[in-house]
Amino acid sequence: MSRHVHTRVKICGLRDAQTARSVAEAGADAIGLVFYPPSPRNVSAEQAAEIVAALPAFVMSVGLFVNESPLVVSSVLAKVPLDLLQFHGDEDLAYCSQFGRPFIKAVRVKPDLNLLEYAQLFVSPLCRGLLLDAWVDGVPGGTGHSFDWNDLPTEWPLPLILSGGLHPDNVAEAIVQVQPWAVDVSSGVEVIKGVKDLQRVDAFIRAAI
Ligand SMILES: O=C(O)c1ccccc1NCC(=O)[C@H](O)[C@H](O)COP(=O)(O)O
Repeated sequence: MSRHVHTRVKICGLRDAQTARSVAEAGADAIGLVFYPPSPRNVSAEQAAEIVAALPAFVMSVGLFVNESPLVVSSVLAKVPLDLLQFHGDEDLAYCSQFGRPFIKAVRVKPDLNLLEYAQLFVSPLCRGLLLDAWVDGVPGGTGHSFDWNDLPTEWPLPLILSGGLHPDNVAEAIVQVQPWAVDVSSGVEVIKGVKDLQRVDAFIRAAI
């Protein structure tokens, strides 16, 4: 996609409705809800439904899953009106498309992986973006680790979402260098894992726009 004037911001891993509303008021375009039990940011469908109900119009709710059973994903979808799904594991296009919902696909950047070939595999009507994250052995995401932004392709077949170790002091530089459609952050706006710091959220969004 060509250069755009406003880089969208997703704040990932929210766990309560009040924080979600504050994050929306700070200017976030999307919030992420983690349905991955080993994560300190994991939420139940009941918690997620409360959070989504607190969001104002035009702030998207994104539900994140990692190699989850389709039955579990469907059961969350029946209880929570999510706008977008995020698949953060080894899911293929057929898996991601089976729910008939728009989704983004995450990929963790490794030196031996051809990112453009990977992106091409997901070009399809329901896939709305490719999220790049850092590779950390044994932890699928939300690690606070970044990866080398040098030598990334400059043209992508899908809207590009940059994540991995972003924080208020590096996000502006990341945007200039990578020119993503959107940025996504979790650890970089937290005080401790799973607890967002609203001052850092505010600083991140101001630096990103
Ligand atoms: O946030 C988590 O705990 C998580 C766990 C398992 C898979 C993905 C997870 N988060 C996905 C995100 O979209 C994060 O924002 C992304 O990984 C960047 O995280 P961070 O480096 O902490 O900003």
